[in-house]
Amino acid sequence: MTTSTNGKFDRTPLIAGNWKMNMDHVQGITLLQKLAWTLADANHDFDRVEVAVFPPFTDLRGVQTLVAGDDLPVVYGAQDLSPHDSGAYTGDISGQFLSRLGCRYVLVGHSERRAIHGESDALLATKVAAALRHCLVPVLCVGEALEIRQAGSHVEHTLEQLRGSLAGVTAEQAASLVIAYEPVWAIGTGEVAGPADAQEMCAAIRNELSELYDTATAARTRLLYGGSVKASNAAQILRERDVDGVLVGGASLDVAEFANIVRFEHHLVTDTPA
Ligand SMILES: O=C[C@H](O)COP(=O)(O)O
Repeated sequence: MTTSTNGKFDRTPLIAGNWKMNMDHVQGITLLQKLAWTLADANHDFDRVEVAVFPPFTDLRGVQTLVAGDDLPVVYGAQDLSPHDSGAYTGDISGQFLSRLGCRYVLVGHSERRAIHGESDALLATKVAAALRHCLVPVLCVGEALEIRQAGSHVEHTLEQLRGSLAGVTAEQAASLVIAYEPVWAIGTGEVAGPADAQEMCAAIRNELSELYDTATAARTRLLYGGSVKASNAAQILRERDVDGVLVGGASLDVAEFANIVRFEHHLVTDTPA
């Protein structure tokens, strides 16, 4: 994967589609095929802007077969993993299995896992470790609920989640991670944090990584924003200096919409007069 040279990013932008619990294995294949065709028709340069999808577990074998069979440049990941590698953990999925299915990424600590399944930072640290053990890149999700934002403690809260979930992670591992800032109040609500909000938190996360590790590590870690991202707002968010990509939920289920988010560079408006 080469680095984008558009003068704005020194980290390859990542546009990630989290399908959540949508798309069965047949629908998922159709969606992915259409996305690949749409982006191929648009001559999308996948080395310049990386595209990843996160289907439900039951779709992953079909996705693997399609991607390998048609040599698609799209990468994929799972939405969760077990902290354990094997054993009596009914219903859980091992990182080892995900690796065998060709997953590059795995979401860890999505706010829906934190809220609905009560996942703690301590548990998430063990999931991050499990992902790394199996050569999966964790996409670690952090972000605050509305009441925390209203109380003005969103940065402190989010950095605390970050520190807790990164326990035991080395500098080299941290540099390879993806961290997604997703304010809970902006997820699936149509409320989108402004570009300045996304930049504020991504800058704070990068600064925290510098403190926890070092500046060189922090400069390599990719930071995403997620929460009601659409084609109409993606380009403005992605202009921000510390925002290296977006994690898209609802809009990733619409091929044309998601393809337009992937092609955000074509929608960038420059402030510099010609
Ligand atoms: O993982 C994706 C996020 O939860 C954002 O979802 P959304 O784009 O539907 O708001």
